[in-house]
Amino acid sequence: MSEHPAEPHRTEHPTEPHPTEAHPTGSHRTAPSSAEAPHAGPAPDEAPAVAPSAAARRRAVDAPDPDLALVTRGLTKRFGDKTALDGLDLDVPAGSFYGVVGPNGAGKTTALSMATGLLRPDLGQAWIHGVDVWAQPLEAKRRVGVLADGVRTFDRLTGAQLVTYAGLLHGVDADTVAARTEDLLRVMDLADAGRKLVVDYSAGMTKKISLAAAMVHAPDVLVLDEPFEAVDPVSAANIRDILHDYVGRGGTVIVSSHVMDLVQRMCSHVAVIAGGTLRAAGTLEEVRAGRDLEDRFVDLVGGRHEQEGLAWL
Ligand SMILES: Nc1ncnc2c1ncn2[C@@H]1O[C@H](COP(=O)(O)OP(=O)(O)OP(=O)(O)O)[C@@H](O)[C@H]1O
Repeated sequence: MSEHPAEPHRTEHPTEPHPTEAHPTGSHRTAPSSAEAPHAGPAPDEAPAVAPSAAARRRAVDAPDPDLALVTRGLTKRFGDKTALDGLDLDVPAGSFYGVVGPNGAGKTTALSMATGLLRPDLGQAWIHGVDVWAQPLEAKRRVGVLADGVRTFDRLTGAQLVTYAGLLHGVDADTVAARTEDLLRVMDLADAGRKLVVDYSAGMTKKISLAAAMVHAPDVLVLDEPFEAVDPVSAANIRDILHDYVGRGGTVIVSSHVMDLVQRMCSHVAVIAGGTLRAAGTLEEVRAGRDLEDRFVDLVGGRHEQEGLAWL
């Protein structure tokens, strides 16, 4: 993980070389050159929202250790004047249960979307097990399952059809997809609902079927944006068990959540993002620094109001 896990891990500017830019341990492969990696930056017809400096271009040199489940370097995104994410450097070890926490609007969804090929970065790169997410999208997508937040799904399919579709799209053979779909519907308590259209699902059911669709191709890494939001406690506990088993077998789970207690109980590692920058990252113990995660979180991100509340209420 980060060399300074318990310390606020600031990125002064996305174009500045970062101390953690030093390669992760292990062997290194040479990344494709920018000519071979046309998707590493903005599409040719898009004006870059942030002009890449020479320093930023120099960052795209070496691919990281493929034993790391997810690596990001300098991931940056601007929406107009708003810098949603500013130079995110993250190393997620394989086999970790990695929580990404931060206040509303911190940049978590932006970060996870860019790291998984859903949102094109203005600057920076991401690798899933050493595969460049934007230069080798098919290979990267084979290795990752994504539960995105707020992305519409094909809700005119039944639950079973949606999971089947996701499996076939990932190239899994039809018999295997059928068996896995049945398993997934059962463990998500959606066996009966599997014949209903997803458009008629509750928010929690939609979350669960989307999670099933993210898992059906048995990826090496699961990136789950708010997977427990709107999910009932029994289903959430079942899902946590499934995810823990998956990690126990060598898979990697990356979850964003606002629920500190959940992250504290569930995760081996945690990253705190606020205002588009990484404030701390490392093992849970390193980031907590002997304190309750919620207290540490408030210290790192600030935002508690000392002034009087709503006296008129
Ligand atoms: N498509 C977009 N257009 C404009 N601004 C955006 C867009 N997506 C995100 N933003 C802005 O970027 C910032 C980061 O948003 P993001 O959704 O990544 O935060 P988050 O940490 O996931 O928040 P939450 O916990 O509330 O889901 C916010 O200020 C948000 O308003």
